[in-house]
Amino acid sequence: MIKNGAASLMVRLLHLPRAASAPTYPRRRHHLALLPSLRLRVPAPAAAAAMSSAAAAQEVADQKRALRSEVRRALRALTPEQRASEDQAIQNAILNSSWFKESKRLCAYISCAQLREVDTSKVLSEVLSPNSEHGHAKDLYVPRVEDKNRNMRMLKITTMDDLVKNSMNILEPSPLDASGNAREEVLSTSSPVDLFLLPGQAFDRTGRRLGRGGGYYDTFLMRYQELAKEKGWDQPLLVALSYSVQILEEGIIPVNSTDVPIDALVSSSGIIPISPAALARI
Ligand SMILES: Nc1nc2c(c(=O)[nH]1)N(C=O)[C@@H](CNc1ccc(C(=O)N[C@@H](CCC(=O)O)C(=O)O)cc1)CN2
Ligand SMILES: Nc1ncnc2c1ncn2[C@@H]1O[C@H](COP(=O)(O)OP(=O)(O)OP(=O)(O)O)[C@@H](O)[C@H]1O
Repeated sequence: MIKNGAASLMVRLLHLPRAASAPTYPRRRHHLALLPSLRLRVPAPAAAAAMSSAAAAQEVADQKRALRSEVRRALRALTPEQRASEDQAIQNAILNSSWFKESKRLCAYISCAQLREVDTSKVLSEVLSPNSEHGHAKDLYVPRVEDKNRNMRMLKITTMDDLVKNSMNILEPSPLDASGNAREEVLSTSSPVDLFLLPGQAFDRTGRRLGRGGGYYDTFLMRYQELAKEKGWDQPLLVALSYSVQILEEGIIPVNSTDVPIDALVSSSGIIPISPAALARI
């Protein structure tokens, strides 16, 4: 449990696993009225209505920032052993799942231990290993930040040697491959992606995801979802990887209209399907 001072956010964690409960996956985009009004100092509906939309957006941004610091503290308190044990359980759950085994094209993040992200190295080395059960049967695309205006591309890599450290100390693909050719970009290819493995700072069982505050993933996912709709492709499964301390009670995570909900969560206690699409595939 995250311990709070009297003035800090009351974040209580869920105890996992829970019996399969009816999903409350939002069919429409989240909006401010869904926010809890007490714990997070969110204005009551009447006050919210009186607020300018800019002030309301600022309120949500401030709450998100406070929640990120809270979760960052909880993650820093985990011992290396606790993290290693959860990393292993999470990656094994993914590697053993039918939705992962069946996936042909996926976008995944390159985990950064310094940022206390759930490790993806085992899953990715399986995807990239030519001798493995999954090897090269899948195309892998990973993020590259292009600027500070929420522009991120997902570029194809075939080996971990395709990656270089960026200014934020995160590994990302160089724009050109070893032969000097531009890497394939997932939004420009002619086939759909079936799976996203997503990072994040906090999650809940209704599909809310709090990122690092750059808006890179929400923007990318919105663009990808629009492309898939235009092309008539099935939407990809959006699966987030989470340490137990990152799974928060419903209603704690503030959301706005640009937050893209996830379909499922993988924690050390197993896979939590959330959306109807996830319930059908998981
Ligand atoms: N592994 C990984 N790759 C990713 C992301 C990610 O979250 N994880 N991104 C997802 O967007 C993009 C990069 N965005 C990032 C945004 C912030 C920070 C970062 O270091 N944030 C610090 C706080 C910085 C501050 O507040 O001044 C932190 O979270 O501790 C890193 C990457 C693309 N690649
Ligand atoms: N699709 C979008 N279009 C316009 N603005 C967006 C979009 N997605 C996010 N933003 C803006 O980006 C900023 C950061 O958003 P937010 O705090 O939700 O990011 P996050 O979910 O923490 O990060 P990420 O999505 O990269 O994981 C906010 O000002 C938000 O309004």
